Amino acid sequence: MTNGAKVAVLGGGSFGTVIANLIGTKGEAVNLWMRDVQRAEEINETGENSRYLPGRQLAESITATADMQAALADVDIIFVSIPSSSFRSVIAQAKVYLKPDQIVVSTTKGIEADTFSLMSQILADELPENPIGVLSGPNLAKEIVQQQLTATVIASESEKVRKAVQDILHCAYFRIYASTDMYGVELGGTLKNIYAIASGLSAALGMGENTKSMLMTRSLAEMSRFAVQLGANPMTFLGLAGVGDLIVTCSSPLSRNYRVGFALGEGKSLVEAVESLGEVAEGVNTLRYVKEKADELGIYMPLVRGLFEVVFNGAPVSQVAKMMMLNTQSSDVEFILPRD
Ligand SMILES: NC(=O)C1=CN([C@@H]2O[C@H](COP(=O)(O)OP(=O)(O)OC[C@H]3O[C@@H](n4cnc5c(N)ncnc54)[C@H](OP(=O)(O)O)[C@@H]3O)[C@@H](O)[C@H]2O)C=CC1
Ligand SMILES: O=C(CO)COP(=O)(O)O
Repeated sequence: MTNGAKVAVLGGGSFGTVIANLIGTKGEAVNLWMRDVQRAEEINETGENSRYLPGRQLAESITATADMQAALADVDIIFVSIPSSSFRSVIAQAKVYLKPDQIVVSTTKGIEADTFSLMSQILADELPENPIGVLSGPNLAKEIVQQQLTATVIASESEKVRKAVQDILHCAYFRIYASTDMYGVELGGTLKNIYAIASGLSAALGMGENTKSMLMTRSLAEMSRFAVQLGANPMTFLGLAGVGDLIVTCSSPLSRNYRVGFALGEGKSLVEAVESLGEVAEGVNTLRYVKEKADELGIYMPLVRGLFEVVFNGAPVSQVAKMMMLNTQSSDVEFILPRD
């Protein structure tokens, strides 16, 4: 099931380590690159990444390294699990050693500041000759490492990329579905982080199941509206990378974005909420960039606007929620009944 492809993963945080471990558990050799030399040594010597996956013994076939050249030598597929704020700079480091036939796949769910680029656009800019793809779906790292049954999506225009990624990751607890809508799949994974913050906030405030359901469904409507304006296919949002990832991230305290929202709901400041995580919560910056883009393009996004006021301007949730509830009533599914 693996066609003998050799793999490197860039990024030794939660997700990079888990993807490397999944491949390693299949008995395949995998290079795991990270910037922290001591952590690479720790993984090679003890089999543990004590910062991101404490107490978890990793597969023996993982070779951790802080040497980018060594990590990329003779590999066929490279997964990139680096937060969006550092993604381009890490790709710039890798570029020097990459050959044009090496497949590069982003697992990152965020947007670049200033350019509003998604990671596939950064890959296309920086590595115009390499085949590229994105991996996204309801994929909490801490569940995958426990081998909870999980599915994801590989999106790429290249059939070769889709097939290679399906083969290398497929196992009894991980299924990989294919898509050609790279931009839509990536936008789904990126936008849902915003709404996970809102869900965590509503959970901390004791809101009921009706409220959670309304929030998730209207989030999906808002995400799809935004994505269509940006040229993505709204049908993608019916799949794992859309509604699938929205459900898991809006429901689970294992989601860092949900936890940021929950902490805000408990009265912590944004700085306290983010610092106490010790891991990346992409939704905070994504909220900022998407609000700016929606304002620029005139896209109606009441949840984004309301959450922005709560998170960045300290508006009381009760006041924002009341304003939204008393707002002009509108269409349920606007692909059936367009909004006025
Ligand atoms: N965790 C999850 O469940 C999932 C995460 N994702 C996505 O994957 C991406 C990465 O997330 P995740 O692994 O969880 O994040 P973490 O916060 O757990 O880890 C981030 C990793 O990136 C490294 N890093 C940050 N900046 C740089 C840099 N400039 N150069 C080199 N390495 C750097 C960190 O290194 P250091 O430790 O040295 O700071 C760390 O190893 C995010 O976009 C996230 O949305 C996608 C699916 C699931
Ligand atoms: O993307 C994820 C699950 O699919 C992980 O979400 P968080 O980044 O909020 O932890």
